[in-house]
Amino acid sequence: MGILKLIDVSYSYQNQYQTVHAVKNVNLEIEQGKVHAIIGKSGSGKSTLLSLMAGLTLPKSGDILYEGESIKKIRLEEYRRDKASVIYQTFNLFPLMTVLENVIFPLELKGMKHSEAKEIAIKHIESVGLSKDHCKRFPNMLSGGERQRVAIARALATGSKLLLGDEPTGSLDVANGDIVVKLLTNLAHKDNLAVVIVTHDLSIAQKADVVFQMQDGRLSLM
Ligand SMILES: Nc1ncnc2c1ncn2[C@@H]1O[C@H](COP(=O)(O)OP(=O)(O)OP(=O)(O)O)[C@@H](O)[C@H]1O
Repeated sequence: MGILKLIDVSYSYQNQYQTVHAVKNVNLEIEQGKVHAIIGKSGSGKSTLLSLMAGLTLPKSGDILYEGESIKKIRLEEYRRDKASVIYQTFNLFPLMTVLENVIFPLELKGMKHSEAKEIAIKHIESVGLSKDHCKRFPNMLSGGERQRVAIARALATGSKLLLGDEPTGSLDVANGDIVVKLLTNLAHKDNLAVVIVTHDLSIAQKADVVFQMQDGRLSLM
């Protein structure tokens, strides 16, 4: 059974002038141990679909099951904090916190003691190939690839088994993009995480285990 299952999920944006049907009757199963790529043109609904998987928005119709349970029944803050982690093209690190503080922050938010949070944070920072020296730096003292690795370490430290990337290599050059994709692939294949990557980049899709295409809000398996 997949860790995440979308059943006939639809989402639309509404304003006073129009309704945009961004995601239309999507059925999808995400499995641990695999990298899933979702490709599609700009405006096809990829980011909206990722927001739904991340629990940032709820479907207008249909349902999303996490380990068999509707996410409507799990408290959304708990789902976002413990179950699904998102990494973004722009990294979304806290600029006034050091690398270590960035990774510790969500753990302390969960109520973890500082000493325990620090130990877990260092373990994950090292697991993404950064050193103790990086821990003391602020995000603006890192390369783009290093910043994305910090974002991944922060996501991993929360213990979530589902890692969702919204164009995670979009701001990186080819070499750093490759490092990030290899890291995400290792996390799926070696650590049994479920990885989903939304991307324009067809070369990422070639490296994924499962590839879906989004076209005008509809999803199909490639
Ligand atoms: N807040 C919003 N209000 C109204 N319409 C929106 C909103 N956000 C997105 N849309 C529309 O929903 C559709 C899907 O957008 P979405 O951002 O999910 O596409 P995307 O495939 O991720 O695009 P991109 O690759 O450019 O990020 C588009 O038609 C877009 O204009």
